[in-house]
Amino acid sequence: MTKIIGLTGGIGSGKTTIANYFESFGIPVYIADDEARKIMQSSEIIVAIKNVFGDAVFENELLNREKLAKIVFNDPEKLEKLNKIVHPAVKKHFDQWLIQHKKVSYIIYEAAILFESGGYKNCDLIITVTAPVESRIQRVVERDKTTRELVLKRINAQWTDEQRISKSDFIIENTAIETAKLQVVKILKILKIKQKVL
Ligand SMILES: CC(C)(COP(=O)(O)OP(=O)(O)OC[C@H]1O[C@@H](n2cnc3c(N)ncnc32)[C@H](O)[C@@H]1O)[C@@H](O)C(=O)NCCC(=O)NCCS
Ligand SMILES: Nc1ncnc2c1ncn2[C@@H]1O[C@H](COP(=O)(O)OP(=O)(O)OP(=O)(O)O)[C@@H](O)[C@H]1O
Repeated sequence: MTKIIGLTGGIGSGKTTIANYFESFGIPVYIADDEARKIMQSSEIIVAIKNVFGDAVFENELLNREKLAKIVFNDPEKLEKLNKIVHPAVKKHFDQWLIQHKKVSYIIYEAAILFESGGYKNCDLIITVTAPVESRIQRVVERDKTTRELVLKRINAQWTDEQRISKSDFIIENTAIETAKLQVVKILKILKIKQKVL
């Protein structure tokens, strides 16, 4: 059976960067944020979002993610409602994706809110990526051209590093990327994952 490695960490910790590094060793990676974004373009999800949030979060029939983010990251109940629309659809899509990868020993499921969403229950082991909160804020402000305040709202909607660490099998501290990459190699060795020759 394919083993599922959950890869999590707060916003801006560097999960996707680390996931991409795992992928370079031949491990298939499912990036939940990216897949959710695609799934949210389906008519079924659009109708469900319209029913809850109204036309105000759409522009020319296209979802305005910035507007929706402003609403849900200021209101935990509304975020919960959005999660209830999106998460089951992502789970369904991931289950299909997993069937297509049933011949490999390990896959990586990368998600910021792995614990909060309950997704961790499907994982065989969990890796948490950490970085100091200030670095995370700086990284996201730069990457998304956003503000410190908006990043903090998302941080406040997520578990803390302490909570994630307490439920994880491995921790990757991503302060300097080269050191973080060494930790990936170490985990691959411990799990006896055959590395693809690069
Ligand atoms: C509110 C939305 C439209 C904002 O879109 P936007 O393009 O700005 O952000 P994106 O989806 O790329 O997420 C960026 C980061 O925000 C944080 N974040 C996203 N969703 C959530 C959430 N439900 N709870 C806490 N943090 C979240 C994560 O750190 C994530 O990596 C979007 O995040 C969303 O629909 N979220 C709810 C569904 C969800 O949980 N998706 C993520 C994986 S399943
Ligand atoms: N060790 C590092 N030092 C400096 N910058 C980094 C480091 N690791 C990642 N970054 C950069 O920080 C930003 C955030 O990284 P990444 O997108 O991998 O984080 P993430 O945890 O997946 O974020 P999100 O939760 O928003 O999806 C990116 O621009 C990335 O290039």
